[in-house]
Amino acid sequence: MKRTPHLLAIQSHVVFGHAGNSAAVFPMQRVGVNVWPLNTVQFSNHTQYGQWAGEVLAPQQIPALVEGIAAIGELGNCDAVLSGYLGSAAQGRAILSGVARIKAINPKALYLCDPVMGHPEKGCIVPQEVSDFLLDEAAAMADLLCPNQLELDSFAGRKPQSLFDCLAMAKALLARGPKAVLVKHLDYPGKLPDGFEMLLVTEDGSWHLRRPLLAFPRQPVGVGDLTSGLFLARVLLGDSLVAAFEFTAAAVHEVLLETQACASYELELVRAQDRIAHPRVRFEATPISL
Ligand SMILES: Nc1ncnc2c1ncn2[C@@H]1O[C@H](COP(=O)(O)OP(=O)(O)O)[C@@H](O)[C@H]1O
Ligand SMILES: Cc1ncc(COP(=O)(O)O)c(C=O)c1O
Ligand SMILES: [Mg+2]
Repeated sequence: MKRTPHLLAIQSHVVFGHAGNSAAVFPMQRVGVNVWPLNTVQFSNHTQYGQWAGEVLAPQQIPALVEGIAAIGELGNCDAVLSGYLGSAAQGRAILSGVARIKAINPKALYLCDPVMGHPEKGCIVPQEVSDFLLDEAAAMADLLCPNQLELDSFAGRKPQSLFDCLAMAKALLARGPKAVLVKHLDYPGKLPDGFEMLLVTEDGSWHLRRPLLAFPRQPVGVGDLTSGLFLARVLLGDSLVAAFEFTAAAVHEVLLETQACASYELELVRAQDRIAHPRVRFEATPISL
């Protein structure tokens, strides 16, 4: 029997609604991965409500929890680490030492970094030191990096002028260390208004994918976290990077269709669960080069 992969997921938890681990853990489990959730913050709700209650986890708790897993002899079973929303830069550094600790026991373990950054255009609230940490330190250790367009712009220090420019910006990130970069959301001058586009750049080639853009009165939150989580889960289950990319686009689209049908602001993950596991739609990734 094929072994079920294990994934340590280090990101936010919200009591109400879906963002961070609260958007990603259930879908990753639903597609067949054992998830070890380690919550960087516990907030009442995501920050785009403009107000929330709750606390940031003390950074020293991260190595303590990782050592706790080592002490029961299970750390070597960790196949991947995912990091997302961080409450402080110190937490980020604690995660990187956890990644190093896990890779020392299991050199095949993967690290996926979703560089969740604050941005005035987006409304997601993240301390500035966290954005700096992601730009300067985290990307270098990541095997897989999953920025959205605003985060890609921050890495490049500029906005793109075209699709090929986005490709060049994503390819430049490979030189910092990652084996693959998934741009979860493209925005560039001349982009067709009715499409939602993504990019996958690997050492072996690059692929572009387009799916329909759905209209929402308020953009749902947690879509990026769902995207990164499902992508990593499918890679761990044995998909190629391109197959995982196509699966993720389809499964996330299914969630958005259900969310739109329910006129819900929060993602309808429970209602969409069967279609997360078995999407009915399919979007093809097409090769693209400079
Ligand atoms: N097909 C779609 N139609 C409309 N909006 C979408 C679609 N897919 C994603 N979105 C929205 O686009 C925004 C960008 O998402 P993305 O860049 O993937 O990650 P993040 O959630 O990190 O910003 C999100 O607000 C998401 O809700
Ligand atoms: C607590 C928390 N976690 C994660 C996120 C990231 O969500 P997204 O997937 O939209 O980047 C947000 C965004 O506001 C948030 O408030
Ligand atoms: Mg995000």
